[in-house]
Amino acid sequence: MENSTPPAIPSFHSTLLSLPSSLHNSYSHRLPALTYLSPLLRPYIYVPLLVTAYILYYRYLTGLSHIPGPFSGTFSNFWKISAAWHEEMPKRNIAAHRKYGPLVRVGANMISVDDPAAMSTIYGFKPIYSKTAFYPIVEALYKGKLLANLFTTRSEQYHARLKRASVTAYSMTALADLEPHVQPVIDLFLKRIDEVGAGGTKAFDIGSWLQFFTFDALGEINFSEQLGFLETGTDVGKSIGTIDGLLAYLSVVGQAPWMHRFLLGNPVLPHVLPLESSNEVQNFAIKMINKRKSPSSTTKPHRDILARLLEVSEKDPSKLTFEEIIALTTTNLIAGSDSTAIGLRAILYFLCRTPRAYSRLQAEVDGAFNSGALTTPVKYADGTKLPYLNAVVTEALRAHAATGFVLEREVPEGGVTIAGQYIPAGTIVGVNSWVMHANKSVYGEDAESFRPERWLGEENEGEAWEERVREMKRCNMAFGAGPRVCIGRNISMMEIIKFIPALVRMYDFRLADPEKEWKVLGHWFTKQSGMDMIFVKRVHA
Ligand code: HEM
Repeated sequence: MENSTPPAIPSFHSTLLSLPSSLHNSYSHRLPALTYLSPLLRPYIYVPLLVTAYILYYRYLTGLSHIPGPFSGTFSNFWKISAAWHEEMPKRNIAAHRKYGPLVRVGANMISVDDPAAMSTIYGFKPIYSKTAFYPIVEALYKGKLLANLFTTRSEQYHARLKRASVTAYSMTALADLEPHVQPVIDLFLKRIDEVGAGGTKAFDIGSWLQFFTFDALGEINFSEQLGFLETGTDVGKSIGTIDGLLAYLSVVGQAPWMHRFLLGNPVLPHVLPLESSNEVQNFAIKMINKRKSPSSTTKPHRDILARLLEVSEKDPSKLTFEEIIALTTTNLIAGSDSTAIGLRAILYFLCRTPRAYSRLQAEVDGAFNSGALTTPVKYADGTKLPYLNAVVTEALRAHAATGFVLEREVPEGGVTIAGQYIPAGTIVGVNSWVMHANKSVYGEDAESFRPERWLGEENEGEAWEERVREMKRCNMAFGAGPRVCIGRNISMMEIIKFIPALVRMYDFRLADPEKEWKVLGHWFTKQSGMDMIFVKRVHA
């Protein structure tokens, strides 16, 4: 009877030991050595050996062994992946610095920095520390090619060219043109929250409505159109859902960017999945641009961001291409909607939980309206003159920064010394805004509390205070720092400084459950949820 047992699959070491006889003969003098080594070639022996060698190599031989950190962070990216996966990056990053000091090795090749003196080194202009492989993960496909943009590009030359071509669209002059068009969106928001809150009798989730506001405002700012978020009270075209998904992916996969090639960055994937057509935010931007360029378009745009970008492109198409305009406007929607909504949520939440600050702001705003320093609609220029309002906004954006990760940069040739320790070229370094904003040497013992007064110098400290505020401003990373600082910061400050006094003047607001804390997503964007609030219209004499 024939033996029905399938032939055994030869193992790696048995293959080696059963080499053809010619080879066997010619290498026969080496065989005793191979036979001697054969136990080492068994997987249960060589796999642990390889793992141990890997750990020892990354832990001790990459020039970073002198930097302390959580055990898994000293040889792998596991610590970072776990912190992102559990949505706790800001919290764990602050705790790691409290435990290990100003430099923490959070990944095999990454150092998190908590040193005010290093700010101008890492985010300085000479030399520029370039962005890392984290950023291009959110580049979208257009006609089968990845579109780099201001936020994602790692090339300083390309960044400089793109910024030169687009910077006027975000300038203070542009802001003056945009301001009147943000006002109708603020008015609509103020009307809608009265309706949704049934005239102050019903609590509702203000967090979503604040993002509906920022999306509609960006619609006006970019495309001279409100997008219907406030009107319908819904996530139009699933834009918010698309951004949430994209940022969750970036947050986890970005901790070990090589994984991207095996996931959404796999070059085969666009051929089997509709990756490009399912990017709702980019689809929307393309629709708006095509509409503007169509000769039959009947819309009368104001001088919005798109108009300014098209002006540059029409004068000299080599300065700005059609694809680059798609990339810039899509990035504005992604980078500007969540971040501004996070800032507005922080302001309202902290005011509700700090009644002293809320009363003081309300008194300042009422006083300004009564004296004529503020009028309806609130002008941005007038709002910037109210000291307490500006302190509240700056403090809320500091106490709850919109980005929760280290803003990663790569150490250039020659390496660098930070906090007295040498860090070799090619290492990823950077500061997490949450970590810097919790730094007690800069912001004081109560760094983790919301206290607008820290910006006002009311403690009669004289010059010492001026020096301290200069340092607090220098270390304020709410909008990032250096050559890659947020290009939209003036736009969002204009929105916020017009929005908050109008809201404070028109409504008394409170958290539905004052004891309940909000929930913070510890990802790239630190989006908050669980903010049910009640808005009651105020009566003014
Ligand atoms: C309160 C609102 C905002 C906050 C807190 C914020 C925060 C930030 C931060 C921290 C960065 C630096 C990221 C890094 O270094 O890795 C950044 C960059 C950027 N932001 Fe904002 N942002 C806000 C609003 C906006 C708005 C309204 C827009 C567009 C209209 C915008 C567009 C951008 C762009 C394009 C970049 C990349 C800039 C570059 O690399 O040159 N942001 N933002």
